[in-house]
Amino acid sequence: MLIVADENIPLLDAFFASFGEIRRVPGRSIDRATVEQADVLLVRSVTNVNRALLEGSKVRFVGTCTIGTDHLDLDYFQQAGITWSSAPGCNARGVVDYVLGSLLTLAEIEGVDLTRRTYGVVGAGEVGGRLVKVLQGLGWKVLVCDPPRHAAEGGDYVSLEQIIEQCDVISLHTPLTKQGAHSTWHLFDQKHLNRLKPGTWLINASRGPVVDNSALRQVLLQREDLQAVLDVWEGEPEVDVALAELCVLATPHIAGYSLDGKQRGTAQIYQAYCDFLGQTAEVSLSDLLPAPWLSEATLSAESDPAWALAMLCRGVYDPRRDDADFRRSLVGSVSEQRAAFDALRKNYPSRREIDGLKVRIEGDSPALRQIVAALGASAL
Ligand SMILES: NC(=O)C1=CN([C@@H]2O[C@H](COP(=O)(O)OP(=O)(O)OC[C@H]3O[C@@H](n4cnc5c(N)ncnc54)[C@H](O)[C@@H]3O)[C@@H](O)[C@H]2O)C=CC1
Ligand SMILES: O=C(O)C(=O)[C@H](O)COP(=O)(O)O
Repeated sequence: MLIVADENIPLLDAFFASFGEIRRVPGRSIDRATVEQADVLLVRSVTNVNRALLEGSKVRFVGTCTIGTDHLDLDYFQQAGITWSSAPGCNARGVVDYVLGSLLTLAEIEGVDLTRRTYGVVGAGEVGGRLVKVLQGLGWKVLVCDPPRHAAEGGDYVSLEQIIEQCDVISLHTPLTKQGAHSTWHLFDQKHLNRLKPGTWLINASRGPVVDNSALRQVLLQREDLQAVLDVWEGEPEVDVALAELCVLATPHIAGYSLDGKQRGTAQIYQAYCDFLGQTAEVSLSDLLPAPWLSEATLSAESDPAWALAMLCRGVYDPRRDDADFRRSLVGSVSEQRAAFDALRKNYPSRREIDGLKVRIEGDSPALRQIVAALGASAL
């Protein structure tokens, strides 16, 4: 049996070697010839998997070790009888940690008290839902916009207009969809961007085209009050360099790149493949994930809560390093920049998740206990 797999999927041997031969290929080079003889195709977000790629091949199972599915033609899979799986929620925590790190950076630059801002989360699924929980746990005011969930479940959701009118910080966590009543392609277009409240911070770690990048560049040039954080880009790996230069933080689609999240993605696809085969899963991620570099921290009850929040988050992950690495790569020809975008992602340093931290508070501090609980860290 032949498994063709994106070379950037971690733990391929540990999870898949027992099923057959694994052929590793750069994700952007996977083409018809590569997959023709494959039984199983394992991809990441950079490979478009559709009729043009698969028709005539032997592939019967497609797994994407990612949350997003906008690179898969699911209608074609259904027509062709191809079983598929994504890895829902696998790296959601990494994205939450990225947003927290971005907020800390923005607060430092602007001299703003994060507890006094109103947060708008657009898309309250695996990522947005976790983010809402953390922000609310910190006691911060959060408005949530998720029209599909509102239509299906009712509940305490607001409209996009309310988010734009009332929020100081807007974080986008929708899938990229181009059709239907709730399409997200250019959800933030020129019109919406122009209407952002003075001083709004806009964070996009969903998919590039959820924000009209060219409109955002123009709006940022006209409105110095706005601040943008972009992890995802229209047309990536090619990036609008002028837009990146206008962002407070600019990163090469790494928001979800925690080691835990990446390895969890492979583990979820392994489980889905075992289900497809009707086999019991025998390999367990908990036996494979290494211990985190920073696993325990001790805080004095006298610590200032804002300082403690920043230290706990930044001790595990600080997006400023990713921003600096990315900015250094935005030189040379377009093809060099595209290659650098992919190289930064391929060689991404090991990073863990904040909720893996164990925190001891020496003495009693309800404010610190609240922060530790909100971050999802365990109390020692
Ligand atoms: N930058 C990165 O590294 C990563 C980016 N992502 C992106 O984040 C997206 C969100 O991920 P999840 O939360 O796991 O997806 P999810 O599918 O669990 O949740 C998405 C939510 O967005 C809502 N939604 C759909 N259309 C909407 C609209 N027009 N307005 C407001 N809400 C809308 C859905 O109802 C759903 O609740 C993924 O689709 C993926 O594209 C995911 C992981 C890592
Ligand atoms: O899981 C998702 O969805 C993401 O956006 C991943 O972070 C994408 O990572 P790659 O598949 O592009 O390595």
